[in-house]
Amino acid sequence: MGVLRVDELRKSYGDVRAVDGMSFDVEHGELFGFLGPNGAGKTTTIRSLTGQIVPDEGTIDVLGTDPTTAPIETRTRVGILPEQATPPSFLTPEEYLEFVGDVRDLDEGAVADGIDRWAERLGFESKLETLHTDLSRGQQQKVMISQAFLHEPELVLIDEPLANLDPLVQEQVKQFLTSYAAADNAVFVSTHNIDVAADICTRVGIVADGKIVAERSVADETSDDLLETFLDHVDDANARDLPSLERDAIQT
Ligand SMILES: Nc1ncnc2c1ncn2[C@@H]1O[C@H](COP(=O)(O)OP(=O)(O)OP(=O)(O)O)[C@@H](O)[C@H]1O
Repeated sequence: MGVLRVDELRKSYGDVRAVDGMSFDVEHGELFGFLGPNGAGKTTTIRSLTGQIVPDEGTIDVLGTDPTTAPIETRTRVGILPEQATPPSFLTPEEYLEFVGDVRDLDEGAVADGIDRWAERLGFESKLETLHTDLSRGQQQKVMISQAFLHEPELVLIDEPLANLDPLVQEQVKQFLTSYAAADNAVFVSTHNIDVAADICTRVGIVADGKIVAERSVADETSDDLLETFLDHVDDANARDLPSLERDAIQT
């Protein structure tokens, strides 16, 4: 059985068709990249997968749950790192991760171990008792990554996983995501960044105008191959919205 299945999803905001016939599947062991420019419909799709938005049409299966009718069940099963999410300013990382463990009904000992493991893995041990309001954006991102994986979910949905992280931590997170997916889990990553997609994903769906317009298995593709495919399917105006690294590549 697939981990994630989306079929003919549609969602409009007034006259704007944000998602328009979106279909894809993700299986165990895959690190699936959802690659598209600004406004392509990525966030609207992710919000539908987590039950924050009710789509106008289409069906979604997330680990055998339907987020449209049973959003709490879906959110209990998956790990979620939403776009630009920050931990509550009035809590410390330790308090927040304990709270997340509580909400997810995890064993206290397992949560304490998980907090130590994650703080060590991402290097925020010395900040565990500092209020989030006094942490940098990158340190807050590390806490948000930790909360998404704390219950070791079979599927994790992540929006721009490497935002605000320094290059060393980016490498650690990339390696972790790769090995996590390879251990028969599934990771779904939404990103603008072609290099990130080419570097870590096993398969990439290119999103434009609210749907997947091309799919590539990344094993044999370089980021230049992926960029070429991307440009074949995304019009110039949209491609100009890419981060500077890819924009430079377009101009050469
Ligand atoms: N709440 C809203 N009300 C009206 N229009 C919206 C709303 N949310 C998104 N849209 C529009 O829907 C389209 C898809 O937006 P969405 O945020 O899903 O794209 P995205 O691929 O996540 O973009 P980005 O990479 O910039 O976050 C855009 O044209 C956007 O302006």
